[in-house]
Amino acid sequence: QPSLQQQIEELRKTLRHHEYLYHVLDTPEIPDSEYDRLFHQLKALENSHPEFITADSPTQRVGAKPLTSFSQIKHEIPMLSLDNVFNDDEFMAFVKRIQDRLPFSTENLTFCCEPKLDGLAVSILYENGKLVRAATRGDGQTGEDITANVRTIRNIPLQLLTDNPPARLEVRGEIFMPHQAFENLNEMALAKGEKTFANPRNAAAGSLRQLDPKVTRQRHLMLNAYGIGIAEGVLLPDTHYDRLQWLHSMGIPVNKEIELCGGIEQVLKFYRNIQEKRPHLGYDIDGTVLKVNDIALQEKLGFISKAPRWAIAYKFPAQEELTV
Ligand SMILES: Cc1ccc(Cn2cc(C(N)=O)ccc2=O)c(C)c1
Repeated sequence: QPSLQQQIEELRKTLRHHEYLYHVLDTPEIPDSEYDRLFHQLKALENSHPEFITADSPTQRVGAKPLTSFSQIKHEIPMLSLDNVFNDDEFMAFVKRIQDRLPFSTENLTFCCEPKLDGLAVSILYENGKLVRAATRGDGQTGEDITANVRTIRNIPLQLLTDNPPARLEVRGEIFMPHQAFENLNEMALAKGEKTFANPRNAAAGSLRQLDPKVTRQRHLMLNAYGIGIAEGVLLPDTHYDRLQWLHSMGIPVNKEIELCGGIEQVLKFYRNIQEKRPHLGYDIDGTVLKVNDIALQEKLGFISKAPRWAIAYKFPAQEELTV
């Protein structure tokens, strides 16, 4: 007969596993009702033995009480913005700037190509695999502490799914509100005579700036990771794509459209392919992000003043104003 603590730990492990299958891999193996039953079984055990409750338990996503204000966080590694291009010629000029600085021909230079989600950039810090702090990008140097709100986002694990987590790992990504959640939110707001949001990006920003995490929790936000900041006590893979796969294997959600493109032609093909998919992705994007995949080359190429020389945001032409 397993001890009470073993029952609790076993339930937590099971719930984390199913959260990962459902929210990160989109391949649930049990019905929602079964997940709900297990969740309430854990809740009951913890309520009758509060001394066993830990912050990383799946039941601890919503903080106790609302905050009165947000404190500031200084980013140990600045969160920089990207330079933009708006047409093939400008993109080719970006590639030329890279070619001029690399000895070999960049015909077969590999790029990691990603959709550029239109949400809010955030930094999420895990210490020994546990989510300890989350912050907005802010001005790139300093952001707001939104830890309590980020903990309510269902596809963000409170604990990394690995037996030997890094001492410290900072995950960087975009928090966004899918179209369906946005439409439901505005419909509810209209019905309650409350203000509606102009677009999903504003709705996501407004939902993260809530002082009460219970409000944030109802907003169905999601994270897609796009990079790593601080990494201590771990040897990271030496390409950007492999780093994203590594994050994904530990339960961090990564966008499924991300692809490796060998050479410029494939990159431009990716850009047009995402542009075609754009109307039915189910979330807002405003272009693509194209990064030199090899980390050593990224470091060799460095940054121009504030933006990296090794990455570019290739944006779409401004969408005709959405008619609501
Ligand atoms: C009542 C209820 C419980 C859970 C969920 C969503 N969900 C499902 C699973 C699952 N099936 O493995 C895992 C985590 C999770 O968050 C919904 C929508 C409704």
